[in-house]
Amino acid sequence: MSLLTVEDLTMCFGGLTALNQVSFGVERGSITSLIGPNGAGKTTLFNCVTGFYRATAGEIWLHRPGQQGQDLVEMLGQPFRLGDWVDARAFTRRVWFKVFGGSHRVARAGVARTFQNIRLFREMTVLENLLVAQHGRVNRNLVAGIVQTAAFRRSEREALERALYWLAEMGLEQSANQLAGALPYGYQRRLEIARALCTDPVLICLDEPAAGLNPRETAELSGMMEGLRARHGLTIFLIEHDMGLVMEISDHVVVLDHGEVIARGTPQQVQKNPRVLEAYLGVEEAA
Ligand SMILES: Nc1ncnc2c1ncn2[C@@H]1O[C@H](COP(=O)(O)OP(=O)(O)OP(=O)(O)O)[C@@H](O)[C@H]1O
Repeated sequence: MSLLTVEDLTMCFGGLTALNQVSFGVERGSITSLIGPNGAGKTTLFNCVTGFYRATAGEIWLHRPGQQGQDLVEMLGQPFRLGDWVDARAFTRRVWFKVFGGSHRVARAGVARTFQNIRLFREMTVLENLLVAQHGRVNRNLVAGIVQTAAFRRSEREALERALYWLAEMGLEQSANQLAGALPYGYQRRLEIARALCTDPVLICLDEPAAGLNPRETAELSGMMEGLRARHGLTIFLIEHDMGLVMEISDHVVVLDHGEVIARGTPQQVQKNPRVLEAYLGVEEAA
């Protein structure tokens, strides 16, 4: 079963249908790329998967190994449905997610992301950026914090160790005490990935991670993504315009155009697909 399953996902902004009944799966341990021309709906899809947007219709399921599938759309808190009034369990879940739901639940379920436009805490150090990202998982008990209980100190120490671990994995250990905003652009991109990794995800969604990188930095990024998959068993879902990178590292490619999936398959398959060529290159007008 796929780690992530998107079923008939539709997202409307007023009269504009940005996504129209989009369905596909992201296999566990794969690198899956989402491509398509500008305005195809890629970022909108990411925003739905990561809980930033509540989809108008459709389902998004996360199937963690050894666990029951989790409905990521439901976690955001949905309007009541007819069945809720006859099923006490469904009613309770609906109310619970309405009160306590939100994108933080999607992150806790194991979905992390980076952004097309880097969104770091620029005035914090690199290390502080990674500690803040773990706010949801460290011990936040006020009394434990004041008294400095052993459990509180252990939780703080683990957060620091985790931050230092991912800094080293992303090759940023030398920059730990620098201000995030002062880092070179390529390092800021890496820091965004390290910050996402600190939340201990099973699925990491990277929105144009190679944007603005030079060819050497892009090659390093490609090696890092391969390493994350091979050494940490992570599943990577990325939006990318750099077709060289997409074709090199992807196991599976999903192509969107005008909010619809027009092709899916291996890089070789989508490369030859006439609908993909048409979407990217256009067709000659009939005389
Ligand atoms: N918050 C929003 N409100 C209204 N319309 C939106 C919103 N977000 C996206 N759209 C519209 O949805 C469509 C898809 O946009 P989206 O940003 O998802 O495309 P994209 O494929 O990520 O494009 P790009 O490659 O340029 O980043 C566009 O027509 C866009 O204008």
